[in-house]
Amino acid sequence: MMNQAPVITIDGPSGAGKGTVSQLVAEKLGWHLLDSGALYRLLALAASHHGIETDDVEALKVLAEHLDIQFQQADDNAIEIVLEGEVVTQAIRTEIIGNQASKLAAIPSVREGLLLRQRAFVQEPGLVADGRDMGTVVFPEASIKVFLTASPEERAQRRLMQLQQKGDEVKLDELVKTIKERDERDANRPVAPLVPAVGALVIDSTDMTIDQVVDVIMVEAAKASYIAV
Ligand SMILES: Nc1ncnc2c1ncn2[C@@H]1O[C@H](COP(=O)(O)OP(=O)(O)O)[C@@H](O)[C@H]1O
Ligand SMILES: Nc1ccn([C@@H]2O[C@H](COP(=O)(O)OP(=O)(O)O)[C@@H](O)[C@H]2O)c(=O)n1
Repeated sequence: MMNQAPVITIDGPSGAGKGTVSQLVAEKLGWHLLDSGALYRLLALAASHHGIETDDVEALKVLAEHLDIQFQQADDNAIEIVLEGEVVTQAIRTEIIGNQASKLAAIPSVREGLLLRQRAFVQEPGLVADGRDMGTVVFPEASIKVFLTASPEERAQRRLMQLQQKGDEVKLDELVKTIKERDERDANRPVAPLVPAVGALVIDSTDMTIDQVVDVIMVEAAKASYIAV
């Protein structure tokens, strides 16, 4: 039985702005935040540390169930992600890890292994959950469901700028290609595919600013009587 605290789910493809928007909405409401993609990325990194291959489904399930991770508040208020005692906040953000995460995420037992851990994030006063299947599988009873998208070219452009700011050398055409491949894999896997949840508010952010997207969601939150702090 799901905890009673309200949940807002924000699902969508890579680079649509889910992480950015989820964080801003959670801050405005004073709610908790679940970055579910980080769990799949952490699993991918842990698997590579432990030399576990993508086809070793049993070992991956056990690893998913026992992942030793912490999300802790750093001095500047940012969230620091720790895997097996090591800070990996940046290390999990590469496109290689994102791609690997997407491969592991297609394995049903891996998804099952991470399910309860994700549901445990529901706590008062509420949770904003960012991912691919937040509204469809993990929190089907969520009160507000958003499907945030943008054109693949726009998403690749955003990712390019984000990676360049971190000093990563990447090419736009390669990013468009990997983003499309990842979309394809995420949308066509048999288990928890990337699709808008029934009743989800679909927001195409291709020509919207971050603030405009946040405002649309905050209007929905206000309609549900969730008050900004
Ligand atoms: N509506 C928007 N307009 C322009 N840039 C955006 C918008 N939404 C997000 N971004 C930027 O795009 C990049 C990817 O956003 P992110 O939140 O990481 O996407 P996701 O979590 O969906 O992969 C970030 O650098 C972010 O600042
Ligand atoms: N709820 C989720 C979240 C992520 N994922 C998988 O994990 C990968 C990385 O997720 P992410 O949200 O960190 O990726 P970006 O959208 O930031 O590129 C995705 O491509 C999905 O395959 C998933 O299957 N289900």
